[in-house]
Amino acid sequence: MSTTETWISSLRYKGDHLLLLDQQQLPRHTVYINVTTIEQVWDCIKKLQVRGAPAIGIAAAFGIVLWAKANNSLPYDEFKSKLLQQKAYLAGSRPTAVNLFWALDRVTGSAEQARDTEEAVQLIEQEALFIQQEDEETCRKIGEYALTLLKNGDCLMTHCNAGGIATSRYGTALAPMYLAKEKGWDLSVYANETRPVFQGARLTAWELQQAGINVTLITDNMAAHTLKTKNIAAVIVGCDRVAANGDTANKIGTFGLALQAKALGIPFYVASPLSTIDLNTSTGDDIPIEERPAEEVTHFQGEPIAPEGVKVFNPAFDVTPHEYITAIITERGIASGNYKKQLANFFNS
Ligand SMILES: CSC[C@H]1O[C@H](OP(=O)(O)O)[C@H](O)[C@@H]1O
Repeated sequence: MSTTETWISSLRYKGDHLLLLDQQQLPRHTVYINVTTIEQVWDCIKKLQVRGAPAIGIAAAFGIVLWAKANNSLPYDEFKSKLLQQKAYLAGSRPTAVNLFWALDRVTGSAEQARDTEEAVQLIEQEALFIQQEDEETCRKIGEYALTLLKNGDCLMTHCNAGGIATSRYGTALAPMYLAKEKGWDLSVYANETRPVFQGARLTAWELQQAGINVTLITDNMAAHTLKTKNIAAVIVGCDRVAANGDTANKIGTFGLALQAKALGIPFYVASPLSTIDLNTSTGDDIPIEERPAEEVTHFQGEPIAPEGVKVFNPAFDVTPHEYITAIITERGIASGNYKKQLANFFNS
């Protein structure tokens, strides 16, 4: 999306409230929820009304801002104690995307230098705004690095939604597609619908179509056949947590896609901001995988599509071992091969 075009932001901060894009109502309705409390932010994260690792972190950061402003008359010691309680509360909304914890650490940590409650509130608000602004530049840089791996005319595949509405703008996996459009390239994209919540069908296909980018929707079980027959240049996906060794948690179905790409000799790229890389998580085995309500699988638009009472396993993510990842594209550069060393170097550069 060029700077002259308007884009649909996932979160707009209005000082005393947030306007959060309700991603559960897309693509039929573009609705912004008027959010005034930290409890509402928790609820929106839990219900995937705001989703996508960076967007979750940004929403949580502003959830802390809303709480801090509403409690700006507390004595400072009480404010600091309750701030940590609110941090723990929001941290309980979803377990896998590390951006949630990274953003909460940043906004609460920013207040540690404050001398009183008023200054703490100002620092928290300033840090939340920094996080949102930085994320936009981060995503653009990821897009620029990703384009060094692609060429005009390439056909790509992506899974779930790692687009502009999953971040502050541009997205991660979709960033190269937006920047390619700006450059006048003709990239085409196969978007996997991504059951059970259909982020690919409802969000990625919608985002790319809105941007005038050549997108084709497929069901998840069509991916292997499409990879084999449609001259796919690369698969590029987002992520929710990259471990220190490069093992990557992303939307359920990503691991299978990586296996298929490996078997067919197609590059498999993960687009990851440093905010989604967690050097404190050693390997993919250490990443908590969220399990979500059975109704996401057994129902569609409120109607049952499975027998009542059937057992359901509904992991929201899976982990792709780093051996199946051709490269991890960050805002500091592209890592490939020795991920443990290269990812650590990005944090030191
Ligand atoms: C740019 S992060 C996008 C990442 O988050 C999604 O998960 P969810 O929709 O459950 O928040 C998915 O794993 C995407 O790749």
